Amino acid sequence: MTAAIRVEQVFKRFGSVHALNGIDLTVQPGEFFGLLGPNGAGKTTLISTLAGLSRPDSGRLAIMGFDVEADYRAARRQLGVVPQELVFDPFFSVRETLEIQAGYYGIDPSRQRRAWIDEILEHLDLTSKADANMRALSGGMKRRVLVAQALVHRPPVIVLDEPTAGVDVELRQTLWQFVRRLNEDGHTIVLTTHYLEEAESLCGRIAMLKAGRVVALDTTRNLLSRFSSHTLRLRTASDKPARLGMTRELTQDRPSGWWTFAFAHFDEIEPLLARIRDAGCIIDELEIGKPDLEDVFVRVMQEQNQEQIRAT
Ligand SMILES: Nc1ncnc2c1ncn2[C@@H]1O[C@H](COP(=O)(O)OP(=O)(O)OP(=O)(O)O)[C@@H](O)[C@H]1O
Repeated sequence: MTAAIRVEQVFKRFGSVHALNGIDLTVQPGEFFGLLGPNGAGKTTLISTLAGLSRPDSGRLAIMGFDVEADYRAARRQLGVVPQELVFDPFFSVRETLEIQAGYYGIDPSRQRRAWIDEILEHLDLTSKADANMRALSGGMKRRVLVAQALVHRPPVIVLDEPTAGVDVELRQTLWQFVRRLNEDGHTIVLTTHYLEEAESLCGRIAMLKAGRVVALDTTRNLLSRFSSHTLRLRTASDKPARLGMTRELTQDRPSGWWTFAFAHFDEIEPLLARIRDAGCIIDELEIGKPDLEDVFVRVMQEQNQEQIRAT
């Protein structure tokens, strides 16, 4: 099967900064793929090289089998990018902006094209703004237009670079509903975001980048079970758990009075609670937490920091 995105040994330096330091990545058609990493990890640089806006120093990139350099036009047609920065032409209306974008891709003005633009406008809740000038739109509305622009040529692969940065809750929900639908219709989606709960609920597979390298790559489910666990958190007024010698199981969150117990199976909870109860220790509050991607992210990044320290 032809990969939606194939990245092979891609290197890119800016002076002494290794923005991409040997990236290998394959995204299959139909995937909803997350690209995560701290600020400066190389996510936007990777997207720019995929879009042909920045040339790698070495390595190969292909979109739906088309080489980004050798077959630039064909590769670019396969890809819709929603950029991180709000770039727009202040002289045109929303509809004109989309018509012009369609023109860049050589799409004939036709009833079909107008129908698709109307559909995009509707799904992004932009219909009432179709004739408004771009200058007159709020930041969130402009971001919606950026999403619309990326979709105008019906690309099979859509890359969203932090599309929800500075966006209100309503647009986020509208946007994710629409992007989910595009994915269900067969579009490949690549998403970068700093909102890890969004990535967790949307992405089937995730790559984590740090300093231009892929430092974790797996299904979201595997990442969650490998690096994170369920937790039971409880708060007691006493320090009895420590005196009872349960500190191997329970870790104390000083000075809040909370204790945390990490477990893999729910049947591990009952015996622990029984021991606490038998010791006459009163639990004031109790909560159960699921494994979460933020936890995984922090762990992976900490491991990388430690490896870096060991290497120096
Ligand atoms: N045009 C450029 N000139 C010089 N350095 C650059 C340029 N573009 C990116 N860099 C550097 O390359 C590294 C990777 O930047 P990049 O923007 O790809 O990171 P990112 O993962 O997208 O970060 P963020 O989450 O902050 O958007 C950073 O150290 C950045 O300063």
